[in-house]
Amino acid sequence: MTTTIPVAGGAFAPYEVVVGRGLLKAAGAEVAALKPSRAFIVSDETVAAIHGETVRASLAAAGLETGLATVPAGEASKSFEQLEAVLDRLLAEGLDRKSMVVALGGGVVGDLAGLAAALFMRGIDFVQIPTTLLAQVDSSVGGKTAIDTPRGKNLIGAFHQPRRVLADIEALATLPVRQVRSGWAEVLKHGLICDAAFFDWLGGEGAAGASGDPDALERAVIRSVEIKAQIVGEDEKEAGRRALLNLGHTFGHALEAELAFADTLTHGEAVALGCALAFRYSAQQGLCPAAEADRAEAGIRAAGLPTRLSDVDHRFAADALIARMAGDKKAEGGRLTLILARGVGEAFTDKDVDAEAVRAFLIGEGAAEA
Ligand SMILES: NC(=O)c1ccc[n+]([C@@H]2O[C@H](COP(=O)([O-])OP(=O)(O)OC[C@H]3O[C@@H](n4cnc5c(N)ncnc54)[C@H](O)[C@@H]3O)[C@@H](O)[C@H]2O)c1
Ligand SMILES: O=C(O)C(=O)C[C@@H](O)[C@H](O)[C@H](O)COP(=O)(O)O
Ligand SMILES: [Zn+2]
Repeated sequence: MTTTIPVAGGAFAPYEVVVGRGLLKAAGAEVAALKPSRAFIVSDETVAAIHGETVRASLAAAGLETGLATVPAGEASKSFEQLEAVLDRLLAEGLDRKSMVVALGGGVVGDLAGLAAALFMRGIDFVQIPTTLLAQVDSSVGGKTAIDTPRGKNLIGAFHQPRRVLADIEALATLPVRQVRSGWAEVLKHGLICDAAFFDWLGGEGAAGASGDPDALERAVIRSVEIKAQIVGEDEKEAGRRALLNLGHTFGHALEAELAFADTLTHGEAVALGCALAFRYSAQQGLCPAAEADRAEAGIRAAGLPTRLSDVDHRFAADALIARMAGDKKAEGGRLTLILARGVGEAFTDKDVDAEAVRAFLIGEGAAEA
């Protein structure tokens, strides 16, 4: 059985996210229905070794001419170098404007292949086949594509919506537990933003999902995609409400950049810690009851995710983190923007954050002064 969630905005061509089992094997029929001239898979070396042949064979069985390009697994592949390599491969393969890029992998592959599709011949179609929990609940939906630079996370990119998303719960069976938890952080984030009952379910009956239980994972994926689809449908380019999906990310991206995107912290772990920081900062500023910050932290910690700077094997400097946060895409006219909360399920955007107050808060959290 599959669940189909529409992503309908008006600002872009609507598409559907299909969640279910056996979808890697069905990829050929799904992609062929979109009538591309051919389909070219972009994946990473790890995912290609595990799932590449299933998808390639399915595309070929559906009569599609196909091929496969891989990049090394990991965040470092969201780079100009790998973007150039993928684009060069698409050119060398002779893809045309009716060709379809098939992004098979986690958020790294989806962001990179999606950006390559946005740029190739000024934009060709792509399909997302997310194979990590994080990619199924978040990165495959909504059309944000990007690479990193040493100056910061996702600073070069484009909005380019996929034509279809195929989230196969069975693909998650091979995912290392650290990566399941990492995706769980973005699931928890959705509850923290706007669905307190979902957040409580994730820490109660649904908690088995954080250790890989497929039924709990499927429910978590479906609810997450429903939340994300509704928000991006209203606000594709983050003019307003979409910024809420960035809860935990202004802190989290600063932590990732300070660690030079090393796997000391995965993106999901950085978001988990960033969400805990955003809730504690909200409480410190009197915007949110301390008990709600404790509730958020307890839910995150129960899933085995970090909530304190001291959980990371690195001493962060407050000044460096503030400088990173000032370079965040949400900052306007030199003022920091943060997604804060009045309680679990009640996130809001503050566009006029006092950087000195955040600096003092970070020092209180254990960051070095400079
Ligand atoms: N575009 C968006 O809206 C959006 C949203 C959230 C995150 N992101 C981005 O997503 C990236 C993180 O994505 P991620 O957490 O999926 O990381 P990832 O893509 O690096 O995947 C994590 C690891 O899991 C491996 N893997 C993937 N699928 C597997 C499977 N089924 N079995 C075994 N191993 C598998 C990968 O090879 C990799 O080593 C970050 O760059 C983040 O910025 C983007
Ligand atoms: O889809 C969104 O919007 C998000 O903010 C989802 C985030 O989880 C994701 O990490 C996104 O890539 C961050 O976007 P950015 O604009 O801060 O780079
Ligand atoms: Zn994220």
